[in-house]
Amino acid sequence: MVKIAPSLLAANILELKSEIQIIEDAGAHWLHIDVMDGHFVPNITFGPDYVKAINNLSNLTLDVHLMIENPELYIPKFAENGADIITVHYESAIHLHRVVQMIKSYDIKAGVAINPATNVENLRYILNEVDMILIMSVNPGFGGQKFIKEAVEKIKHLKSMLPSEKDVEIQIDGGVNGENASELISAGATSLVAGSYIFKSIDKRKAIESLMN
Ligand SMILES: O=C(CO)[C@H](O)[C@H](O)COP(=O)(O)O
Ligand SMILES: [Co+2]
Repeated sequence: MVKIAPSLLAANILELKSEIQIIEDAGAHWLHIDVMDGHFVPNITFGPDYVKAINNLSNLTLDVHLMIENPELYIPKFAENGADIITVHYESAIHLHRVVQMIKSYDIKAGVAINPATNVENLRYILNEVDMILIMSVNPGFGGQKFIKEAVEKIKHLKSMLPSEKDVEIQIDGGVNGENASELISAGATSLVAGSYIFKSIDKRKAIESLMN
């Protein structure tokens, strides 16, 4: 079953509690939290305290997408504050293997994300260690951007590389909507992140359902 992960980046920050309640009632599986530091990406968003507050509010899986430099400095705090999955960028972790081991040492799931121009082949020697690969289908930093269609080929390529004996989630993030969801799932995506498509919809429940179907 595909996991729908609404990105809180697009939620109304002043109505966060009711926004989360609505998507939880609508059957969303994970909450995607985009952490940006103003260095790795040209935007600044949430920190560990935000994750702690959301953790007190919801029982959904907290899927934390770190778009930050030196992720090893902040992983402990995000893990202690309730992250269930921490994803770091291939492009920001110099010692990626060590960083993945660090995430797993907190007994939570570890993901690795790649930017649109990064080749999935670069992930070959980390696949045995990770629980999830996140394929970015926009340049990281902002919600509401247009889907980059080459991501579909990248999902297929990644799927062909996955070890058969290990379950690795393939997550797609950026510009996901009711029109491209089925193609993404057919290609092999097992988790869809969607921000604007869900939170800017008049009927958020319907938007979530259209992603699942
Ligand atoms: O990681 C992200 C941006 O860097 C967001 O998760 C992503 O952009 C989701 O927003 P939208 O669905 O509006 O594209
Ligand atoms: Co994201």
